[in-house]
Amino acid sequence: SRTRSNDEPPLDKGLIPWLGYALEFRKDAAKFLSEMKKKHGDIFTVRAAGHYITVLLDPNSYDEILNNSDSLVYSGQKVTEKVFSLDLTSHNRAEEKRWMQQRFHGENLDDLSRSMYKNLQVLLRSAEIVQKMTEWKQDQLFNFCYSLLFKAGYLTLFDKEHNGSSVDLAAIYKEFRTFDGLLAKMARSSLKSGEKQVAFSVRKRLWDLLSQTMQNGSGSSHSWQQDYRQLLEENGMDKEAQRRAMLLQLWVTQCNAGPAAFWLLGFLLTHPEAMRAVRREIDDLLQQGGASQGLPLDKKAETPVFDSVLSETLRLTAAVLISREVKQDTMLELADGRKYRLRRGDRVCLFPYLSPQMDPSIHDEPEVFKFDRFLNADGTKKTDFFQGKSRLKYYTMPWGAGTNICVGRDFAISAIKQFVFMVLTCFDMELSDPDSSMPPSNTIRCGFGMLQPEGDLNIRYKRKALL
Ligand code: HEM
Ligand SMILES: CCCCC[C@H](O)/C=C/[C@@H]1[C@@H](C/C=C\CCCC(=O)O)[C@@H]2C[C@H]1OO2
Repeated sequence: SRTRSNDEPPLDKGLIPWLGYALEFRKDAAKFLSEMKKKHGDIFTVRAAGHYITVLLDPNSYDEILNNSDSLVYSGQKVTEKVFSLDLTSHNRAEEKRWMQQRFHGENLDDLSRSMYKNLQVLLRSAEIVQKMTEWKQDQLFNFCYSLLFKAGYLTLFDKEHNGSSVDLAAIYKEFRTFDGLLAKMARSSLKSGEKQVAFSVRKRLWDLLSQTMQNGSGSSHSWQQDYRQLLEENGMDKEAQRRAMLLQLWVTQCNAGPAAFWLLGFLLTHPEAMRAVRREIDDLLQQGGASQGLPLDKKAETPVFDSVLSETLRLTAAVLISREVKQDTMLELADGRKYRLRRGDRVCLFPYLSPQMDPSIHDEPEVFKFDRFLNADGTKKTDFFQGKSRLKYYTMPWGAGTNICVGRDFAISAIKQFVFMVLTCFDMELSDPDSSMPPSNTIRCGFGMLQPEGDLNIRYKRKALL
């Protein structure tokens, strides 16, 4: 029965009562929102499964949402409950955020990056990967990247051994991938009955595996996971909730870096000019001795070409829906002066993937991978991007923004850089079929961080140097 008031954004309830556009939203958020943008412009309200969601797609106005934390409140609670069966309503998020920020910065960050580097080295050296030096090994790139970064990330944050970890890494990775594969459907309550059973049993097995990890390690140096658990304990969280929170953190810290490394290496393998430019940069650094401790550990080593390739990869494949609950009626003033009222009880969302990231008025040929898009003509980092005459603060937003910006971004950048550096310096890697192109992305995943491919890229590789 809801109707639009004069001062509200265009309202589109869809044809089906209550359900509205839920199915279209779930199936492919990017396609649906881009159609709505064509129909209504850069702000509109849609109905989906009984909820009213206002979507704002003008990056010049994003700060209006991001900086209004009094009336527009972040809450992942509904998703957290559905996916992780975890109630965090009484949890002290502010304290947790401070803890996270501290644990992913300064010396702590350096320690974590060093540990990640060692773990990646150990995993890449392992017999399973290296095999005989002279023989090509066939693989699929997504699995290659995700499994290595997951295992190294797990060891770095959840265990602390570089060698002889106490858990079966392959088993935990397999369970994690099954869980991760069903997560978007779990969050949107669209699991089929067979999938439901799989999702709940794999979640239970992961909780059990993480409980074992929680019991391990009473030694003097603590892992990130042990310190995090102590923080939860001090906040009065019971043991059952602790292990559920641990799975949430396992997913948040591991679900993005592997897929990001896949897209990056995939773009390099399918764009020879980009691959040559990155290799040239690495070779130059190696010749100058600038990568003696492993490229990213040497803070002086500047890598503008790699950085541009990473930014371009994330522009094309990072698709998070930034969402806030409207706690009280709020007047929103957009950058061009238009004013709209947001209704209490609705949600308001930003979708940076559509704008700025894929917006043709900001990025020329936005669907094309251009490795030097984030480079100036003199080879320095490009930061000036325009929409019309106005220079943009947000020209790409893979890490989110505002109070919820990814706290692990420096660690993620360092891990992806280390991984790509190691792969390119230690292996010859090529497409099994030189004519293959990048697979499309799985549209159901859209809104949940890094996109994942529908299909994979077949590759072959062999070792070219001692690791
Ligand atoms: C390419 C890799 C990554 C991308 C694109 C990414 C992206 C994001 C985004 C967009 C958010 C905010 C979501 C929102 O607004 O609700 C976020 C949150 C977060 N990220 Fe990342 N992330 C990446 C890797 C990592 C890694 C490697 C870690 C840690 C090891 C990490 C730790 C976190 C944490 C703890 C949060 C939650 C912050 C909070 O709840 O306030 N991320 N990430
Ligand atoms: C499952 C929700 C827990 C949110 C934890 C954290 O704040 C966010 C981490 C992001 C996560 C983004 C994906 C989905 C958020 C849905 C929010 C909503 O209310 O609809 C994923 C890992 C981190 O980047 O990508």
